[in-house]
Amino acid sequence: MSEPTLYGGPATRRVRTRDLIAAKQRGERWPMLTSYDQYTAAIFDEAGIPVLLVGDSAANNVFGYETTVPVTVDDLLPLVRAVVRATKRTLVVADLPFGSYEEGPTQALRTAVRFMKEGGAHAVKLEGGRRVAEQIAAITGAGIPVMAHVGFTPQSEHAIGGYRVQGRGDAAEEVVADAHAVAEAGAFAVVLEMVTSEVAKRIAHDLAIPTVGIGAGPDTDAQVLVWQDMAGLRTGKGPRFVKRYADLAGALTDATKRFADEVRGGEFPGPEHAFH
Ligand SMILES: Nc1nc(=O)c2c([nH]1)NC[C@@H]1CN(c3ccc(C(=O)N[C@@H](CCC(=O)O)C(=O)O)cc3)CN21
Ligand SMILES: CC(C)C(=O)C(=O)O
Ligand SMILES: [Mg+2]
Repeated sequence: MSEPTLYGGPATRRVRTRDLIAAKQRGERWPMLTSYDQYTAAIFDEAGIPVLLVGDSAANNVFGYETTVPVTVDDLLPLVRAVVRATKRTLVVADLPFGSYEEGPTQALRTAVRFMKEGGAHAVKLEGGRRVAEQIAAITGAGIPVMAHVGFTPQSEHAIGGYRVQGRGDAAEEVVADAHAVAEAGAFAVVLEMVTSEVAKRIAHDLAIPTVGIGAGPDTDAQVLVWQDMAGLRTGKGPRFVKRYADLAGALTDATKRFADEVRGGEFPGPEHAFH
């Protein structure tokens, strides 16, 4: 019997990190989404998304902050638990929020252990390249898979100076060095955020581990989007790398207006919604 593909296999077990490495060797691309709650997690699991990220982008997309900086481990842990409980097949990655790993390998490992023990996560993710290589080595050394994240790293947006494409011109070598460093430190995959397609293609070719692009062009092994961007729940102009596959904001606005109108007009509840 041949190995099931990430998409087509029976839902008998969770996707594991080594399945993702094997997918890269087969040239099989895969989709990844964020999820922060049980209903979306169950839908994405059933729809065949092999990897879900409980992103620190919950700061923006759940809690309503302007940046990802304020969100805490205690904010994110219950969301991780919800996504894990609601899924059967998906590998669930927990994002380490700003301030929970920068102090060094000891702090990083302590935070990663919390997401594994208290959150039930299957892997963790953190931002940075060469500067967090020691943290990645400490976490993977303890048996916890790590997804890295280089290029534009939103937790550092104040240092980077806004939302800016990384790796143009001379800066290409910096992003490439970061990607190599996280792979050498033991990461099982690396997110490339807002880097040029040329740099992303080169890194995807260089590294044995899967690359997950967001605003990194068509040549990465996987693609990730924030689910509210993908499904059009977020209103307003988003980043250019987003493609909207639905208009959930429109659908929810229509449903809400009809509900409100029917309450005001006395049409809801009808006899079938009442008890006698
Ligand atoms: N809903 C949502 N989607 C995301 O992709 C996302 C979050 N939230 N929160 C955390 C970070 C922040 N990210 C962002 C946020 C904004 C831009 C943005 O506005 N980009 C512009 C400017 C690019 C430029 O000037 O170079 C763009 O047009 O893409 C990009 C990434 C990615 N992440
Ligand atoms: C966009 C992805 C990669 C992320 O880090 C997040 O959603 O927090
Ligand atoms: Mg994140």
